[in-house]
Amino acid sequence: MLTVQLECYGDPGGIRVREYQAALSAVGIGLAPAAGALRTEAAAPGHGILLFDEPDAAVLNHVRQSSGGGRRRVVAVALRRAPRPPEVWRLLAAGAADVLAWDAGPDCAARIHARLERWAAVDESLASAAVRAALVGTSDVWQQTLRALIETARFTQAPVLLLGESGTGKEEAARLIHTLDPRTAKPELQVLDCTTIVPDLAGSELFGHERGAFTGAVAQREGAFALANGGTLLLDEVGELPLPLQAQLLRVIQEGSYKRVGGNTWQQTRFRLLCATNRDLTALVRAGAFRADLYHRIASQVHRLPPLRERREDILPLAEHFLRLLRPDDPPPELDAATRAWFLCHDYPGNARELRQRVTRLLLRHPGGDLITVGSIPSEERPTADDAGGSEWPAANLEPLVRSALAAGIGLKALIRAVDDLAEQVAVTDADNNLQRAAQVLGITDRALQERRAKRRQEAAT
Ligand SMILES: Nc1ncnc2c1ncn2[C@@H]1O[C@H](COP(=O)(O)OP(=O)(O)OP(=O)(O)O)[C@@H](O)[C@H]1O
Repeated sequence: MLTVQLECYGDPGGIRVREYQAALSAVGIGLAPAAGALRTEAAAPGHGILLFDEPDAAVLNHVRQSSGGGRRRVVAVALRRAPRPPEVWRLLAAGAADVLAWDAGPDCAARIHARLERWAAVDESLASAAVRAALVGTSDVWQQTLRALIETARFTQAPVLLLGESGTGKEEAARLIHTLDPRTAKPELQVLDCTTIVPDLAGSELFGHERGAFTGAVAQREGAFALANGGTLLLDEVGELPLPLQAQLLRVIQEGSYKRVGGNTWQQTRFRLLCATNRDLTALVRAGAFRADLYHRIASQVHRLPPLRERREDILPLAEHFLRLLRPDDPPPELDAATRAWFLCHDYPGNARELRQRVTRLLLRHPGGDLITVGSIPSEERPTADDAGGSEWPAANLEPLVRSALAAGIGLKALIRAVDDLAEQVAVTDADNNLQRAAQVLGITDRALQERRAKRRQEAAT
């Protein structure tokens, strides 16, 4: 039984609500007590169903709050009539994960169930050790990226194109897709780095060769497509693939058939194709440097891995992850407050890889003990006194978040409140719930912090 929160918006009447509840429970959807009015605990874990009459501004606002910035999934179900396309787009933009019409057919409850069941499976993977250890990050944008990757890995076999700047985790994401792929007895992920393909040997490397196919071919050899049979092939840096080779790949990607170099018989292979690149492939297609037909074959599903500067909340969790990874035997040392601030005051054009290198350099200079202090920061990387003022950083750091919030229709008041709440939450969590320390970091008195928290509790209770 899947349990979700059912919220009604509008006035469907008690009898009808009971009717909906019965229909949902008949398909295996149990209902947790509704979250109640428009409050932020709607962002609590667990997904929700929102029944509404008309998709008016109040409903849109409710969807926005209820979806908690994408942390919670809400199926918006229209009771009176199927919403028109512009209304559907508005509901989606506000954060609804799906929009259905109750009266569109008798199967609406079953459709809701199918949707929820899939989300439950995605949630399960999201919380699994395999995912948490591979791709670290707690920001909303990263969690959404992970959910989409997991859904692709577990429920489809279509080719995947992974886009993102260097160091954003494309190869790691490809490994995760392979790990979560439900096929049993798969061979290891085959990775082919397209920047290192030597044109003369490319055919052999990809398709294999027959004995005697060319000088030096003393034995038959399997290529990457054969080795990936039953599993996954990653073409890394696919944007670097020379044009003649692109043409040769079309058939094997489309039909799974190919000939070894020097061979006459068609071989068959079945693999899932993953491609990764930090280039703008559509621009390459326009410039004639990448075949449009190949692009459409490899890009059935496109996932973009966001750069670290768009998910700055992930900087410290990632730094701590790399500390654990690089010091697997010992309990990893912690970072003192100034070193944490140093990690945060940087834009990371090299993304997670650059962050990992920073952590490595710190550890090299760390003399031992359970706390890493600023003395371990290499002198050429230390902020200057001017940087330390930090007058520039807030605007630069917040800009992408503010932009996406405004685009989602979140007004200034809600935005300020969200930042305010988040700052408090981060400070309290980072201080291990020590309110005195948290207040210090926030630059307010203990008493002010206590009063704020009491006020929030009171608001939540009303
Ligand atoms: N979210 C993450 N959590 C943990 N480690 C990560 C994460 N993202 C990247 N890494 C680590 O950062 C490094 C770079 O990642 P990866 O090689 O996957 O990036 P990439 O996008 O494929 O880079 P490139 O385009 O340069 O090949 C690796 O050590 C990887 O394990």
